[in-house]
Amino acid sequence: MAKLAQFKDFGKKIVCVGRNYREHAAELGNPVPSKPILFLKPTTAYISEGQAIKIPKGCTDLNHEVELGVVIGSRATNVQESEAMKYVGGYALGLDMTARDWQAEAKKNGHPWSLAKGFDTSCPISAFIEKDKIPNPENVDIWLKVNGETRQSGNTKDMIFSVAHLISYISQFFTLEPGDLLLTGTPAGVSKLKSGDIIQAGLGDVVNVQFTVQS
Ligand SMILES: O=C(O)/C=C/C(=O)CC(=O)C(=O)O
Ligand SMILES: [Mg+2]
Repeated sequence: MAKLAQFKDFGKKIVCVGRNYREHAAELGNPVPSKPILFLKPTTAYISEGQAIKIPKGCTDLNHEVELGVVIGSRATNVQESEAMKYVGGYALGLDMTARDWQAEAKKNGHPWSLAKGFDTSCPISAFIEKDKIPNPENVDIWLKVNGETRQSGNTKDMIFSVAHLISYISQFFTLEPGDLLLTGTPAGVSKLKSGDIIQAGLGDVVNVQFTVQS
């Protein structure tokens, strides 16, 4: 395993998991998946604290999705689930910002979600979290507030597919590399944002972040 220090500048490809919490699948009227649903965001989607989330031009329904992010520590190709946690370099809190109106249109037409999920500023991210700060990623409180009001409050124990299963599954199809970010899906409570909203989000008492929404 490479040294952890190199992952403090994570920022490589972003692999996202959809519908990984039953209640979130239900709130959008979707069936519970029998295998992970995956999509990608470009690296240009990343922003860190101090940078604003920009509502993309023409989007009328920008939603927040708070998610546990897993930072990949070493190259993973076709790894067994029993070995998968060795490939975790650390963690981060991530927001999978979603243009829900564009996603709905794409779903209706059978088109990809790339614009709805991959626009600039669609991946606000916390600082890197050392692996030992989250000894059990399957039991972490995850929350998000908008203007001080709680909108999402969940726990990663409710994920349908575990971190180990996700790494193993994804690595059967494409290689995960050091610095890649895996966003593991959002719990229920996604909602519409407007310009000027202030988002606060956190993983238990390990990390919290704040981002402002701008038009
Ligand atoms: O299928 C939908 O309508 C929406 C799914 C998502 O946006 C999936 C996620 O990104 C998620 O569950 O975190
Ligand atoms: Mg998501």
